[in-house]
Amino acid sequence: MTLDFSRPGILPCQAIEALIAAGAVTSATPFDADQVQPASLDLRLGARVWRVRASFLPGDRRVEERLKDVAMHQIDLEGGAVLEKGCVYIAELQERLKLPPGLLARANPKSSSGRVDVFVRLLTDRGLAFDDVAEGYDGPLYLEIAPQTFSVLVRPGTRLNQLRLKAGEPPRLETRSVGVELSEGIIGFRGRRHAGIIDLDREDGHDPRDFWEPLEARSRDGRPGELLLDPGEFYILASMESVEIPVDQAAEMTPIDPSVGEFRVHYAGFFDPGFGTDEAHGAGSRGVLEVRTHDTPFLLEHGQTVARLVYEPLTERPERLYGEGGSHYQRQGLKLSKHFRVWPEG
Ligand SMILES: O=c1ccn([C@H]2C[C@H](O)[C@@H](COP(=O)(O)OP(=O)(O)OP(=O)(O)O)O2)c(=O)[nH]1
Repeated sequence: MTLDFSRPGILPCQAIEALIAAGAVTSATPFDADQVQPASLDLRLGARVWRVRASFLPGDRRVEERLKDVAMHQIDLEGGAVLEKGCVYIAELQERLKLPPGLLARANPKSSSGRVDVFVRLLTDRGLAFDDVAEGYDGPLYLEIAPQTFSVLVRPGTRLNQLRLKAGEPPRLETRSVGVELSEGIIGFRGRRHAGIIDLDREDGHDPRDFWEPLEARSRDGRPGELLLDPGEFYILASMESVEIPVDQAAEMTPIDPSVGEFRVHYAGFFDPGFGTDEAHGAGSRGVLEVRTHDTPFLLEHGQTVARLVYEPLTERPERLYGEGGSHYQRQGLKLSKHFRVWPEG
């Protein structure tokens, strides 16, 4: 395969695989079979993590140089280690980049990290912005990790974020508003304070009732539903509309502009090509929203716009669509992260 980056767009899985074969993306250990997703690459924690006093951007220095100013102590992840809620960590990642000219990248948390309120951002040497990888970047990758609601157990190889490789700056094809579903039954979950530890490599293994409080629909004066967001609490909600991403596009869910409300959908979420489409057996999928309000209580109404989906083109159709491999969220409704068993009926 020739690597041609003249057409702006997000690279599909076959192009990411070609980049790996060409040595533009390397790793300290062999890549996992399912690491390349339809239009993104999952990144894996290395063995070393530092507990830091404060988050930072490297500016004109390397991350390792900057770390010396803020590191409190180093943790070895071999055998597993708990990252405590309320603390900030910097981890080294196993993958390393040597991007050819014309290619840049952008990272975002995996949906599963967002759903358990683990705040993560990518750092690069001499990086001026979180999650952005400059064109032609040649160097290591690091991850800032700040668990907000739950403490989490991680190991070398745990995947918390993913990288989209981009030829140039893809145009924005469309922007769609996302409304919130608050109308009937269980409309959401609120994270319990002082819950136990979530093992981020254990799927379907945690009882959701130990970590989440279900929220029932509340209507007032015949109006369809509302929810009072408490400052500092973390909520999982669902979109009112079903979401569909064409097979040759991807989308990013961006937080709402603060003029519409002092709350935000917590993390910019990445939506894979084919998510919610008939072709990938996903028709009717909702978007799952991670929501918190900052300083003031905020009353949300059913259908209120809480986020926007920005659609971008791929350079070509991916050979695999979301849902064709072992995906967790195709056809989802209101869905907690893959670490939890299904919410019990009744
Ligand atoms: O805020 C978000 C972000 C993503 N998604 C959906 C769309 C996306 O295509 C799917 C999977 O996202 P991601 O690949 O980040 O999830 P994962 O944690 O890697 O799970 P999987 O193992 O299914 O890939 O979840 C949401 O509903 N909300």
